[in-house]
Amino acid sequence: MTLLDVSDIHTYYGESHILEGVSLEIDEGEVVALLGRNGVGKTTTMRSILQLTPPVEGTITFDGEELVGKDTYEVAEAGIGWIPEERRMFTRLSVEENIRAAVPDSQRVPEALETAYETFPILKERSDQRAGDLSGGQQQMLAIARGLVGDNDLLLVDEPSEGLAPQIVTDVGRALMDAAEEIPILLVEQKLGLALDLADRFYVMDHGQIIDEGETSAVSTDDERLRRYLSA
Ligand SMILES: Nc1ncnc2c1ncn2[C@@H]1O[C@H](COP(=O)(O)OP(=O)(O)OP(=O)(O)O)[C@@H](O)[C@H]1O
Repeated sequence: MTLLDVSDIHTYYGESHILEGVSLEIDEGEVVALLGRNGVGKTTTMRSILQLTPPVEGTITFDGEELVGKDTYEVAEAGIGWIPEERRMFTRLSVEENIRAAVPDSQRVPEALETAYETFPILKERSDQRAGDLSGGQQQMLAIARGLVGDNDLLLVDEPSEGLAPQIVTDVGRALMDAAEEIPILLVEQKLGLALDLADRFYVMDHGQIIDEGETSAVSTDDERLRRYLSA
């Protein structure tokens, strides 16, 4: 069943027409990768879904409910979690306080902590540390954990491997793989290998439009067409 249905959206920054009729779908249980070079509109697509930069044309339904015209907090309440590139969190609060703050229903905090620590044992070891003192990879895990326990039905994950060392990218990839068992994900990821490993399907964007799509099982990292789309 279609969970998220983005249909022919047009989004502007001021006078700049950034998204020129983007359509994509995410089904229940799916991980979908949004691929494309820098600046083609991937983050803007996420911001459009979240109503941070609302589209001026087109529709976005989530679980059958129209999102265009809602406030961003209403999109969050509807069950869409966002893990932005800059891994937003409370840097002065501890790891545990950050997880607690992501749980809307305080009665569910113990369960949420258990889920988070089971998925990311390193966070349990660091539970009393300030989030701002964690390494980049640990911060990314905390950001994913917060998305997981946040009573969400879909996660938008923007460039999770950005700025991380190769070994840490592997850990974060594994963490996302675990998360994907629980929740559908729309993933923006520049590392093609990681994106193809994680996702069931992909869309390719260029100049604010979707120019290709397919099943990840049908392509590999040396696919000529994909490489051409993604090379600078
Ligand atoms: N706040 C803004 N104001 C004006 N233009 C913007 C703004 N944010 C992004 N843009 C422009 O919109 C276009 C799409 O940017 P977007 O961030 O969506 O691309 P992207 O595919 O996510 O690339 P990246 O990986 O670099 O983030 C780019 O040309 C960018 O310069």
